[in-house]
Amino acid sequence: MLALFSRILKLSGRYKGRIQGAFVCAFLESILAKMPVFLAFLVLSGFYQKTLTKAGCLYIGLALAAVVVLQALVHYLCDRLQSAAGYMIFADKRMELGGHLGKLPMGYFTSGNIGKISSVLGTDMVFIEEAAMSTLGNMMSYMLSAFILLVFMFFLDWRPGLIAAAVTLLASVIAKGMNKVSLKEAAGRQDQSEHLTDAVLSFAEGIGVIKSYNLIGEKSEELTGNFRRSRDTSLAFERKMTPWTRGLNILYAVGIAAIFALSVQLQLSGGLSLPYLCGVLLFVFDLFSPLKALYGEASRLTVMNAALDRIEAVLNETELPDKGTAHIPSESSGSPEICFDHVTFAYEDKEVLHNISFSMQKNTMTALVGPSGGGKSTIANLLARFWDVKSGKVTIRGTDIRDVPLAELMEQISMVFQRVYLFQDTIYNNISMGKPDAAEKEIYEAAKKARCYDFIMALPDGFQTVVGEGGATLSGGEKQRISIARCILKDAPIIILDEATASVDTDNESYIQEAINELVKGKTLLVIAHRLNTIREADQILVISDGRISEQGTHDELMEKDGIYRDFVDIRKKF
Ligand SMILES: Nc1ncnc2c1ncn2[C@@H]1O[C@H](COP(=O)(O)OP(=O)(O)OP(=O)(O)O)[C@@H](O)[C@H]1O
Repeated sequence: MLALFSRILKLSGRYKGRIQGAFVCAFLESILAKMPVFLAFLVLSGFYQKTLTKAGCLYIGLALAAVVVLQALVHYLCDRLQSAAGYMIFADKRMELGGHLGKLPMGYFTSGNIGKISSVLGTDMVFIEEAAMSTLGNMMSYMLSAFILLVFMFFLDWRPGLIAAAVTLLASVIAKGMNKVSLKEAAGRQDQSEHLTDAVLSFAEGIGVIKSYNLIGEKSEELTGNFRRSRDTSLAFERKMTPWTRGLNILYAVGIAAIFALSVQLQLSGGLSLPYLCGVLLFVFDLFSPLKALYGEASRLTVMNAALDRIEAVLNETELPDKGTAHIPSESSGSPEICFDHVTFAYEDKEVLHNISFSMQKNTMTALVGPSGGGKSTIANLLARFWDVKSGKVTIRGTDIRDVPLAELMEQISMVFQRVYLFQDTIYNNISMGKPDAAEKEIYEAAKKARCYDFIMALPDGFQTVVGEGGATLSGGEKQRISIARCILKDAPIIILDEATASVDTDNESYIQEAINELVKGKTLLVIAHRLNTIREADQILVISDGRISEQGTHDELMEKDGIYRDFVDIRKKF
């Protein structure tokens, strides 16, 4: 448990002082909570020895009043310090996690970690934020109360004190065993909870496909299966814990009975005076309640430990190194605008790009074409440093992109993906993300260039229309044009474009094409190309197949060869 305290303190960062303050309050509160019984013992003892005076009674009464007031005050302070600290720590932690996620390689998000991130943000952090601080405060107070009561029992008489100590020791041994079981079970429960989150997310994300293939029944069954497994693991957890909690309760009952019997026996044989017997009886029923409460919360500790493990695991994921201090020069001074220099890349162990070398001159267009799975998207992603190359290097104007701060690299590049993502925010804010300090006029201008101004103005709230859940429903082509307006506003010198393969309606396609033409004017363009018109216009075409550049040249040059490119064009001509 002490290890958990120190983990929480480590996590609490600049709020460490608050947490320590809360623990000191918990300590004071546990002492104050026992004071009334101690004062009662003083009264009894004075009464029995006939030493109790009126003034003494008055002082004890005043002390009792002071103790009650002080206890309420300390309790209030403890609560304030704890709960506020929980919320403050996790507000910071969420921001830290957000920043951290932004620096992880894309591979982290595509390897089944979405469920983990959701459960860290939605379950673990909320649990620790809301429960951990008060639980830890309570446990601290229970621990100290147990210790104070034990010391007081020894002060009254060492023999019942010894029984109390033996019970406390035995209880801690049982609690250790209980903890082990709970830890083992907690891991299984968490795995199941991650599976459940994954299943719910994948069901919600894939609902379109599920419906269109009439898989609702089958997929709902899978989801229900996950719900059932979650219920069963929780019930199994409770079942496995019950024998341990029963064992502890029996031990406390036997301990109380033994102390009771021994003290009465001692009093009858003259070994214990009456006020001390009363003292023992006053304390004995309360003696093990802090321990009971302490170990009652033990299962929460294991959940908390497991939650902290997961939060730390996500926070400890290796970020893409971002220590570079070099700057990309605004002019190339002889180097190509972009250069892939003997680049090799592997997703984990699977090498998918082998020794790729090519360069792109400023304001030219390079088209990547080739069979599916050849490596086109991977090349585009390496330029944006979504991953780092395994060997070789990618340079922009002669500077290795790994030597440049990520934020600066991102200023150089705009990406237009097939899958558009708009934030749940106004259209205005979605566009202005491209340049947060842009004037209103610039945003309207970008929207006009991206051929979306007219349809935005036709919406009831115009640019203030909220996109997404509960907001306006836009067509795929409209969303695409808004995302292009965002890129136009950003005005980065390099554009990576993943050309749409899915057919949008002809009207939309021509608008999108016009918007793209505006976007790429005077830019260096790397395009994953599917449309013959685009490919023909390219200054150079790279045919990527099996992770290699199998052909390279202009359309006319490549058509003269009897290779993959010519087949590729012939097939497209047929459609
Ligand atoms: N995140 C990933 N993790 C592991 N392997 C991946 C990942 N993304 C792509 N791959 C693999 O890398 C290889 C190249 O894929 P890539 O997406 O770059 O090809 P592509 O030419 O863009 O294909 P397409 O035209 O179908 O989009 C493929 O074998 C693919 O299975």
